[in-house]
Amino acid sequence: MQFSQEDFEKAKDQLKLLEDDPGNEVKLKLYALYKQATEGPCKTPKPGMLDFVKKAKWDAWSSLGSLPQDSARQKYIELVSSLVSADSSMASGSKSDYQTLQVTTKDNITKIVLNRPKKKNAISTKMYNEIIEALEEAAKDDSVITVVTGNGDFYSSGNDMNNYINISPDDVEKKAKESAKMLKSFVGSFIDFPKPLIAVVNGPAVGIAVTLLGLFDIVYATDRATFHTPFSSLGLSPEGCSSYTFPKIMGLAKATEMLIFNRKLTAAEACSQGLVTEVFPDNTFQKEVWARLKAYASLPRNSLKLSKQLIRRTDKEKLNEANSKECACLQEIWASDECMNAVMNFFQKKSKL
Ligand SMILES: CCC/C=C/C(=O)SCCNC(=O)CCNC(=O)[C@H](O)C(C)(C)COP(=O)([O-])OP(=O)([O-])OC[C@H]1O[C@@H](n2cnc3c(N)ncnc32)[C@H](O)[C@@H]1OP(=O)([O-])[O-]
Repeated sequence: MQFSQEDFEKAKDQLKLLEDDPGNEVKLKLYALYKQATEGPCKTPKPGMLDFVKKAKWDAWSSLGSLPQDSARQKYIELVSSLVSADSSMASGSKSDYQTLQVTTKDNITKIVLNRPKKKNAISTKMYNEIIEALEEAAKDDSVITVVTGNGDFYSSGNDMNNYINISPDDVEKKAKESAKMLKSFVGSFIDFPKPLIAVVNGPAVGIAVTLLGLFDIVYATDRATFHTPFSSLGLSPEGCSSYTFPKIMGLAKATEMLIFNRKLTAAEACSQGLVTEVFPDNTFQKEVWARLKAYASLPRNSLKLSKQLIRRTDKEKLNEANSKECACLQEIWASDECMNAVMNFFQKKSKL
């Protein structure tokens, strides 16, 4: 069977989602096949005897000799595929009927992975609807906590800008109304989520992917993450209840600079302002965060659920009110010339890149 470059890229992405460590021997094999597939036979000088890691990698790559790049690519895909079938998270708990998400349940944790890495996990209409569905399922399943994270180098680039295009002028108002309705129910599913909800922010976050963080119970971020809400440069207004949660979390002055004037925060800044719970070095991020989450997920289910509900109880009415107001405001804005011009500007700038 012949595999395409797309299959190769997909295998690369799947590898990042494996939870079971395949061990050093397999990792070296994967490294060697990847290098051979992308660069051809090893021609770099042999590292010194005392440089153990580099030498082991060099040995693995050199051992492939003159294996053609196509064959290396094929072997890489086959090896990843066998690891995926053996990985307990993907083999047992995987719910595979999502197109834009990867949803698994393992060790009492339901993990919702935003899975459009090539588009920096931009949230398309399909993804909005799938997240609503995944949260509905997670609310009912027997997991203790639910985690949202991204596949690839971004957490999420926010609303998919293509959601705004191909709308005929006659349909603008109708589309604005439908989008506001969908957004209200999308944000509502975060407000109403009954169990502890945790964001594992694996890279930069933009727009609605940032504002929603105010509705999570814990936010862990890699030190590579940034937090940016460029609403005014797109002619938009804040959503995700951020008009209520951000001033409450970080104070009016900081929230205003971020939500109105597009100030981008580093992970350290977001943490010192209370939006992020804790920041981890990128090279140990996944390991440290998942070890901690596994321990949290072994705590008594009902106690965690009831405690979360008590903590959020007094805010619920205010959150629902903020959500309704924000969606009504966006419905008006979406149909305005100011917003359409800002979106057109965005696409014109992109086409000149
Ligand atoms: C809900 C209503 C309210 C609105 C809320 C919001 O979220 S407002 C906030 C809305 N969000 C924004 O304003 C963010 C807009 N995006 C950006 O500013 C930059 O893409 C970046 C900084 C996220 C990444 O820069 P980088 O140089 O590292 O990478 P790159 O640029 O090469 O991107 C790789 C590919 O991904 C694609 N893609 C990425 N994001 C989006 C998107 N949102 N949409 C669609 N596509 C997107 C990009 O086009 C490209 O596709 P291609 O050409 O390969 O087919």
